[in-house]
Order: sequence, then C-alpha cells, then structure tokens
Amino acid sequence: MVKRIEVVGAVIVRDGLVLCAQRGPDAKLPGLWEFPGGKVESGESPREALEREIREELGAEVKAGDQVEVTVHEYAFGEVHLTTFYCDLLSDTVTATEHEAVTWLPRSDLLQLEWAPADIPAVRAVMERLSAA
Ligand SMILES: Nc1nc2c([nH]c(=O)n2[C@H]2C[C@H](O)[C@@H](COP(=O)(O)OP(=O)(O)OP(=O)(O)O)O2)c(=O)[nH]1
Repeated sequence: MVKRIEVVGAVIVRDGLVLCAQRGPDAKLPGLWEFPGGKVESGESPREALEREIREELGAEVKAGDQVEVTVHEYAFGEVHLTTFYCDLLSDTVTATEHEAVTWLPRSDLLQLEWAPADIPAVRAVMERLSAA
C-alpha cells in the first residue's frame, strides 16, 4: 500500500511578492522549491499544523486563511496530499532555520524556480490570483 502523507503549505504574499522556500541538500526532494510547511500531526487541524510549522521553520506567526489547492502527488517515498492555504504574515520578518534559502518573488518569476512537483497546481493558482489583483 502506498504511504499517504498529509502536508500543508503556506502561500504568503506581501506587497505582491510570494514567499518561496528552498529545501536543503540533505532533505527529501533536495534543492527543490516549496511553500513552507510540513506534515500534519495527529490531533491537529491543517491550519493549526501550518501555523505551527511556520513558527518552527521561519520563526514567524501566520494566520492561515483560504485554501488555495489540494494536490496529490506520488513520489518514490509516498503519496503526498498537499493542501495549500493563503496565510497572513503577522510578524515583520521571517528567518529560515530549516530551509536552504527563502526568497520573495513576483508572480512573473515564480515559474523560473524548480518547484516540488506537487506544488505546480498551487503555483499556477497563485499566479492567476495575483494577475487578477
Ligand atoms: N512543506 C512542504 N512540503 C512539500 C511541499 N511540496 C511537496 O511535495 N512537499 C513534500 C516534501 C516532504 O516529503 C513532505 C513534507 O514533509 P516535511 O516538510 O516534514 O519534509 P521532511 O523532508 O522534513 O520530512 P521527513 O524527512 O521527516 O520525511 O511533502 C510543499 O510545498 N511544502
């Protein structure tokens, strides 16, 4: 049976720029870009999990809002169910403690990054939302 992995990712937009995070060289999917977040733990709602993960990974407070996308992608290590949420950033700064890098990009540059495959539908949805804004 395929291992099902519930993951949440934060789409944080500030001044029209989207926060993108790069996975480390020793992680699964090394060097690929993602929306910061991680696995949902038992007893947590997806939004609670996301707010916790952002506190842990970026030292920042966010409020998780509307859902962006749910995508399912089968990797060699399991089937990732990725739910992304638009998040309001309540802190002034973010500090990457677990990622290789974080960067803020305009919608026009997002597809220049090499994203984790599960993220592509969410990236496209965010691009559409920002072009309508
Ligand atoms: N956080 C996050 N993970 C993503 C995204 N897209 C995507 O495929 N993933 C995958 C990578 C990981 O396999 C899993 C998230 O787990 P994690 O953030 O706890 O990653 P990890 O590598 O530290 O996990 P592990 O070593 O404990 O297995 O989902 C995304 O946008 N954000």
